[in-house]
Amino acid sequence: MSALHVEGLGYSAGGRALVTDASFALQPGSFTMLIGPNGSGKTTLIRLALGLLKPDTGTARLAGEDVQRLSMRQRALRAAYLPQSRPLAWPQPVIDLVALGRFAYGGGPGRLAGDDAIAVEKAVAACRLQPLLHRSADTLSGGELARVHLARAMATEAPLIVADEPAAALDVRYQHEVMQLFANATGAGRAVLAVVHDLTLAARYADRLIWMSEGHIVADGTPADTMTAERLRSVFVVEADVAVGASGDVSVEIAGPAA
Ligand SMILES: Nc1ncnc2c1ncn2[C@@H]1O[C@H](COP(=O)(O)OP(=O)(O)OP(=O)(O)O)[C@@H](O)[C@H]1O
Repeated sequence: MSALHVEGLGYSAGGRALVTDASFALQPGSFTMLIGPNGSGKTTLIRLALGLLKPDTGTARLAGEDVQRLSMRQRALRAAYLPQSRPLAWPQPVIDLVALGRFAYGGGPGRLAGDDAIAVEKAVAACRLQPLLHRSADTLSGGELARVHLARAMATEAPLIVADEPAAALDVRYQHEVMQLFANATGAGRAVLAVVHDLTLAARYADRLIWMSEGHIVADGTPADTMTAERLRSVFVVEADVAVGASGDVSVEIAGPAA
């Protein structure tokens, strides 16, 4: 069964269509990246897919269930969401923020035992948060805080992780670590959908790219099949050199804006 299946999603606001007729399905074990220019509708599509916005048309199903019919807890058991804007920086210890990932199971800050404790411990180790565990979250750097939110999402152990620009605040080492973390999660059978702006990371780590432009899905396939100089020109208005190696690995170098 698909971890997420959206069909014909459409949504308008402010007198214009932000997402039009979007359909795709995510299978367990797949690492999919949603890419497209600023304002092309990626966050809106994700929010529709997770039931955080009500679509004008179409349906979204999480593990087979219509997302609009699920309670918050039922949704949290099926999908972990790492939003783009993460203003949460209360004067709260890091460990408590990560523990929030367990609320759907009845766990949480000060209530970590059994499976909840194990899941939090694993997420803390994977995101290298041990030295920060007892720091107050409002004293962290942007990148440190981003890793805390990532650990909260990982601690849910939900079969689907949806992350909106998870690497945006991270230095180059942690960008790769986060991508590797997601790749490991998919290796363990979870599905990951991540919005990513860095096309080098996208080409390197994604199994599949869903390309958005002006609210439409304009391409959907492997990096080797979809990452072409022509598509980069039409979607991002840049000139690029793209090379596909014998094993299907893709390297992309952006030369600059297209004329
Ligand atoms: N409630 C709303 N009313 C009017 N316009 C909206 C509303 N929500 C989003 N938009 C607009 O819809 C477009 C798509 O927004 P969205 O956040 O989905 O884009 P995005 O692809 O995620 O962009 P970015 O890469 O910049 O994060 C933008 O032009 C945004 O200003």
